[in-house]
Amino acid sequence: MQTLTVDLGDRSYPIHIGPGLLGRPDVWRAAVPGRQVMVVSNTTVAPLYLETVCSAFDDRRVETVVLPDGESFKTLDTLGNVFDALLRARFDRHCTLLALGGGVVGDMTGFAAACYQRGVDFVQLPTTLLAQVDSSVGGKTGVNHPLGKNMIGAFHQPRAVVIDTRTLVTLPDREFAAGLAEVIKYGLIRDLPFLDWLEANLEALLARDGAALTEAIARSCRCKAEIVGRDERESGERALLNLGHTFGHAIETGTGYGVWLHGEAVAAGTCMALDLSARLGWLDAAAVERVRRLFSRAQLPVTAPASLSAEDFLGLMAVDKKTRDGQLTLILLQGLGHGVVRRDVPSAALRATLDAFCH
Ligand SMILES: NC(=O)c1ccc[n+]([C@@H]2O[C@H](COP(=O)([O-])OP(=O)(O)OC[C@H]3O[C@@H](n4cnc5c(N)ncnc54)[C@H](O)[C@@H]3O)[C@@H](O)[C@H]2O)c1
Ligand SMILES: O=C(O)C(=O)C[C@@H](O)[C@H](O)[C@H](O)COP(=O)(O)O
Ligand SMILES: [Zn+2]
Repeated sequence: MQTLTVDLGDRSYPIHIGPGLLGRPDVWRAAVPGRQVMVVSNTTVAPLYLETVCSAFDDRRVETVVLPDGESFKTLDTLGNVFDALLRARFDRHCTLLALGGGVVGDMTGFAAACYQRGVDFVQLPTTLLAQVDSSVGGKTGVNHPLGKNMIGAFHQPRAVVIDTRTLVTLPDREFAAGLAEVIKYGLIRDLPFLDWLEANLEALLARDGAALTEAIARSCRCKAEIVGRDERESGERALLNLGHTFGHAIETGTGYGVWLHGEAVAAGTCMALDLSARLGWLDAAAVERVRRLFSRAQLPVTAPASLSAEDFLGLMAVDKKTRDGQLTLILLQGLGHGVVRRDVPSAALRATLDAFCH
């Protein structure tokens, strides 16, 4: 087992990584101090892992709430189920919520914890690759709105993140590939040696080799923890973690939540961000091709959906939390491994990228 730390002063918390950790409450029990525990999961994950988690707390009062599965249920409406369960159980402000599932369950449970009685503790128990390398760390929580992705939410840090790498055994291939998009992101924005490592170890990762997986997860979490530790609320550097997301969120919203997986939209969106970086003279064609090849090998899309026009993209991209006074903020690369946050992208260059990707 490895343990990393997200360093946020008196709100610092551990990230435990290892096989079988869901069944090892001795490792993470300290993050659940009170007597009242609400485990939030969904209809797919609950039959697989809920019993293991509940039995770890047989000395507490454990209640459960099982949400419908899917990005299309990441809504305020679904969140109501969690509040209903908490109130029906008469849980007080010393309760702890456990988020057992992928990023959708994690983002919703964290937001419920941020809101319930103005804020209670929660612990992340991520069971997808994407949640283990990204969404469970850093305290961004929330739900979607029909007009924009993650538009309603709060920053609320978990008390701990418990990554049981063995849960990835049951994850479908398409979901596993989606997680790789966020792993590759860390190499692109900050860590060129990690990108080299990913190229060399992609086959082992796709075969879900335990050692390769643990290395990829730990390296991703370390990168995210360092960035969050320096810029918790995205006033600067943290925006780098949004590489490909302004384009990607437009794809998710524009095609209907759940049609494209988040990681798939991020992969295509990253290809668009790299194309734009190349148009600005910051990236050569070989570098763009190198990344496209890696995404393709990882079974990820490198083109935009045929259903969205350049005009559609411009309208959808305007609804982005990085936008200020109507000015888009985009994450681009000035060389592989060197992400930059730019508010001054010429609209002609953006238009040229959109025209190149849209039909
Ligand atoms: N908060 C953040 O910082 C952050 C970061 C990245 C992504 N996100 C959000 O995360 C969400 C995407 O997360 P995701 O990719 O985990 O999707 P997801 O939560 O929808 O999970 C993907 C699918 O896998 C299933 N599943 C989960 N664990 C499983 C397992 N071990 N075995 C079998 N099936 C399993 C789920 O039920 C679901 O059907 C998006 O809403 C995205 O916006 C948030
Ligand atoms: O943690 C962050 O910061 C990220 O941007 C991570 C992203 O992978 C994630 O998809 C996040 O939810 C996007 O944030 P948003 O603020 O654009 O909704
Ligand atoms: Zn993301």
